[in-house]
Order: sequence, then C-alpha cells, then structure tokens
Amino acid sequence: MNFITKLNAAWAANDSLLCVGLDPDIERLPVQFRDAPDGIYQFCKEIIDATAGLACAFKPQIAYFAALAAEGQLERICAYLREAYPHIPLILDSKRGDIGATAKQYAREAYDRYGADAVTVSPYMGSDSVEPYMEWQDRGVIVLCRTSNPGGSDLQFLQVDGKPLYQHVAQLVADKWNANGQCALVVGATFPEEIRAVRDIVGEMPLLIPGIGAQGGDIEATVRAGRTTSGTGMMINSSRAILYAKPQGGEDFAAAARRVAEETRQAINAHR
Ligand SMILES: O=C(O)c1cc(=O)[nH]c(=O)n1[C@@H]1O[C@H](COP(=O)(O)O)[C@@H](O)[C@H]1O
Repeated sequence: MNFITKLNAAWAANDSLLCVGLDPDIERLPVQFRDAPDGIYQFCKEIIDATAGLACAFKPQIAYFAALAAEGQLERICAYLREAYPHIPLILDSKRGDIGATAKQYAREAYDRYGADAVTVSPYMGSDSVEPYMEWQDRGVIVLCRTSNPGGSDLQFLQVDGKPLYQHVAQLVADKWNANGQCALVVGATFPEEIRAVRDIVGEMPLLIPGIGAQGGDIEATVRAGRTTSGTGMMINSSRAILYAKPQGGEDFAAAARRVAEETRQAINAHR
C-alpha cells in the first residue's frame, strides 16, 4: 500500500487528522526513562500505545535521537510501529536536502533503514535534490513550503515574480514533483492564511501542518483553511503538548498524553 492510500485509510479508520510527533527530549522525560539504556524507546512506545487509536500518523524527529547517538532506539521505534500499527503512516522528520548522490543516501536512510512511509525534505536545492526520493514510488515526499517558525518568513515570504517564494514551491511541487502522486507539503498552523493559499494551489494534496499545541497555532483557523472537500487532507502535528502533557489527578504521563491527544483530535474534528 502506498503512502497516500495508507494515509487515506488512517484518516478514516481513526476518524482523525492528528499526527502525533515523537520528539523525546531526554531532559523532559519522566525520571524513570532518563537513565535507562533504552529509556527513549520505552517512553515512545508507551506514547505510541496510548495514542495509536487517535492518530492518523506518527512523526519521529530524527534530531532527538541522533543528538544522543540513539539511532538504534529510533530503529526499534520504527520497527515497533511497522509491526504493531502497520495501518498508521510513519513519517520520518529529517528535513534533508542535498545533491542527488547524497540525497539517495538520505532516501535509503529514511525508507530502507527506518522503513518510513514518508520523509520531510527541504526544496531549496531544487529538482535533482528530491528526485532520488521519487525512486521509492510507494513512499511519500513531504516538502517544506511555509514553515511554522517566525524566521521562515525571511526567505519564504520574499516576493519573486509577483508572488511569495513559498507559493512558487507549492506550484512547483503540484505541477512537476508530484508526477507520481506521492508528494505532500509542510505548512505551519501558525500561518492559516498561507495554508489557504497553498490549498488553493495544490488541490487535494495532503498537507503536514505542525504548529498547534506548543507553538500556539489556532486549530479552528487551521482546519477551516486546510480541509479538502472530503474534510480531510491534513496531518496536523502536535509533539510537546502531547508528549509532556501535565498529568491530572492520578493520571500517569501516558494517560495524560492520551487525554490531550483525544482533546486535540476532537477539537480538529469539530471544524472539518
Ligand atoms: O517538518 C516538520 O515537522 C516541522 C516543520 C515546521 O515548519 N515546523 C515544525 O515545528 N516542524 C516539526 O514539528 C514538530 C513540532 O513540535 P511541537 O511544537 O512540539 O508540536 C517538531 O518536530 C518540528 O521539528
């Protein structure tokens, strides 16, 4: 099953547009996981089990693993996701971008080493830097377009031939790079007007939308701007707000994560 088909099925199966981000910051993990040799894996596994019924995708961010030489634990997390929840897309967030020969190695890393269904990539080195990913025709290529961070405006809002640069990226992906129908775009929830502009350019193409939760993006404005005619079309990511949800009453961290994930899923669904 290819990435887009799997994503469509996951949207329907869990009635969810919520992507759960796996960004395990060692300093914020519950104390029992910090010194354990496989503590990052165990923490993420509990989060995955607590939220799998509520998510349309999981998105591990590679930096949290690579910084601690914990790629082995990321491999185990990906293997666990593929085995226990094969119907939920696994997005490796590594935001790669390099010349073709090197990009091919990054593609092998994402798709073969980690078995990801999709990977995030930067568009700024151009067509030949994303072509190697397209050789894996059943996998997704998620291209940065209008990122959620304030500094994204430095370049992405530059006017080029009468329109902002991020709109050129959306047009290029829709017209050329998406020939196999395997692309998606990243647009931040912190920029709902730009979500709408991108949706107008790309039709039904899926959007990965980080920026709700810890970054303060507005869920209602996001969903209204990004939904497709079928009320889907988005993987709305939340990482820290779910991973480090504050337990209430007798809850543990996983129950708190599940509660916040469910509240987020419902808040999204209220506006589809
Ligand atoms: O590609 C991404 O996932 C991404 C793009 C973007 O524009 N903004 C953004 O925050 N992200 C990622 O989405 C996640 C957001 O995390 P929270 O702010 O904790 O929900 C992090 O893993 C970021 O690296």
